[in-house]
Amino acid sequence: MTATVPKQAPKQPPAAPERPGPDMFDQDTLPAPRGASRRLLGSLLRPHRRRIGLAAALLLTQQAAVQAVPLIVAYAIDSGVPAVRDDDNGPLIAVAVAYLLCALGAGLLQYTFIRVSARVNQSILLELRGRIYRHAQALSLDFHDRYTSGRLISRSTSDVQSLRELLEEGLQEMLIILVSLVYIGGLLFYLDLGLGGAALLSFVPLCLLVRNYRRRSAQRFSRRSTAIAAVIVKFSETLNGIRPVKAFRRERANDAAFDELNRRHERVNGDTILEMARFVVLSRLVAAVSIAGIVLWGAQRVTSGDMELGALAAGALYVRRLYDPLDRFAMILNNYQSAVASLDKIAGLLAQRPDVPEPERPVELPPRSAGQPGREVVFDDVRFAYRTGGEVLPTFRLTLPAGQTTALVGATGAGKSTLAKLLARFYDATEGRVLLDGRDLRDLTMAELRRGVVMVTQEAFLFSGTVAENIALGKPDASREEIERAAKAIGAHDFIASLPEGYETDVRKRGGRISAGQRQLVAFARVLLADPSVVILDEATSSLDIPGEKAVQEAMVTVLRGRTALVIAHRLSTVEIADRVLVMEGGRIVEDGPPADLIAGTGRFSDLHRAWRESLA
Ligand SMILES: Nc1ncnc2c1ncn2[C@@H]1O[C@H](COP(=O)(O)OP(=O)(O)OP(=O)(O)O)[C@@H](O)[C@H]1O
Repeated sequence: MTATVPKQAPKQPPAAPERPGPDMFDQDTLPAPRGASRRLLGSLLRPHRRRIGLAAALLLTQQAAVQAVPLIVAYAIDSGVPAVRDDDNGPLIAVAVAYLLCALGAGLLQYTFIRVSARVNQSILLELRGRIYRHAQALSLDFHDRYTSGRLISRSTSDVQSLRELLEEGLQEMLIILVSLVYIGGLLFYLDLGLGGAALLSFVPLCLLVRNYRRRSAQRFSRRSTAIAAVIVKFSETLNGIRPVKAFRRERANDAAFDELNRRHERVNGDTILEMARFVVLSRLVAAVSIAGIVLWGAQRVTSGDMELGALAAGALYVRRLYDPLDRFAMILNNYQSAVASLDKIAGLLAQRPDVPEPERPVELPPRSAGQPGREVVFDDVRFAYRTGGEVLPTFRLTLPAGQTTALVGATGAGKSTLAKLLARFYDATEGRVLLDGRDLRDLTMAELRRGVVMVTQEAFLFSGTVAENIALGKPDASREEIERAAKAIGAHDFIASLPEGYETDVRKRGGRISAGQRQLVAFARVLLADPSVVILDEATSSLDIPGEKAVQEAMVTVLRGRTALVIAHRLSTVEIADRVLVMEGGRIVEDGPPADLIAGTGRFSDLHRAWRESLA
């Protein structure tokens, strides 16, 4: 028997784990390095450089055609009409043809621009959703313990949606406005220097207004995105826990909490709309005053012969066009602000690095000789504290010899699951090493580790798909024969065969059609097929060995045979089949030995065993 006595207190006690400060994961926006949002956007746009260049060229040409129209009108007034008086219709016909060409060209160019930019936008959104999903899966359990799944859903739905709105509507309009501003400004200067100067001057108060609006609305959009995330979090939490919600009649309390979150979102949303209304009214006022001033001043100059009438007409049309998009501009700025807030949140999420990273220089496990039962596991001076809690495992040493079945028992909160999760490398030890056949788990690739160690949790989660697919999870390339052989060995074949479509039956949401015991059997068949050298089993919480669970017990024996096994045992029958029992208390192993020895003794396990026996009587 390997010594598993808790290590003697070291001379220098290890530093106490840091006191957990306020958890950054309580915030909706996770910290990201400076410029992370910009780099994220750049990395999304870069692969589409050529298409974006083409879209920009199309837009520039299209706007040239659109903005040429007032010039054509000026030409018609100043040259076309006088020529008609002299019996020359040529210039006016040329005007009509040019007008038609401009209109047609602008339409065609706009259509092509929309097609090209839509393809770019779709690819960007596709890539972004994929990145969020892949990243969320890659992040370690420590992250998921703290950042709720509702927030992750919010990132990949409402935040991606606000980016979609910007890309599909806002950005296009914003570009059109910016390009048209440059064209119109240039044309106004070309028509008349004074007109151009006056129009430019009128933009000073507008720019100040825009700056002020951007500053004020940025905060509101961030708050709005946080508020909608809170609504989604509550929604998903309620639905994920719908059974306890019903069992404890939480519906009313949940309704009230949801109502409050929903109202908060409505209030924050209302604030952003009010801010926009304020901007629209003020900017229209500036625009109206500017247009009136410029037209009056221009009319005076036409009267005094300083300016042609056509130039004034074209100038007035251009100035109107200059201010026309102001209302839309507010909407676009809204889109923009909302998308920036969302992009910051997505960038914050993508900036998180997995706490359980892949090794830079991976090593391989030594080959397993035929018939070798499992692999040796060593917890080498391991110490562990959760990031958000105190120390759970004080420094300890433990060896699980290859092929041994070890039952882990102890009071709730003793640290049994934590020990198991360290072995499955869901977390890394704060100090020390966990070794598998002498190799540090941190030096194994995830693929190698999952081939070596498999953990079966209490939930025995089934994914949507068929029963066969669920069993094959342990070995994706398994043939139907292999799947059935595993199911037969586990004793699951009969119930699977009796399902409506046998192995092809869709288990639907969380295996709703399949009982808890049957789910366990499917999970065991999955492990048998995966054939790992080490199995960790978190037994379903049940202290009674009722006959209905006999099938599960037998299946368990099959799964554990020929492997190193660590079983968090809740059943007496499981402890009895173990080679060794470890009793845990406060993160330490306080008893260790073969079940018969411990039962015969006078320690904690013997008390526990007696209580078990009495409960079965
Ligand atoms: N993700 C976590 N973050 C912070 N603390 C945690 C986390 N998971 C568990 N703990 C704490 O670590 C301690 C040990 O928990 P653990 O789940 O390992 O106990 P256990 O012996 O498996 O209990 P049970 O039999 O009830 O499952 C407990 O005090 C628990 O509150």
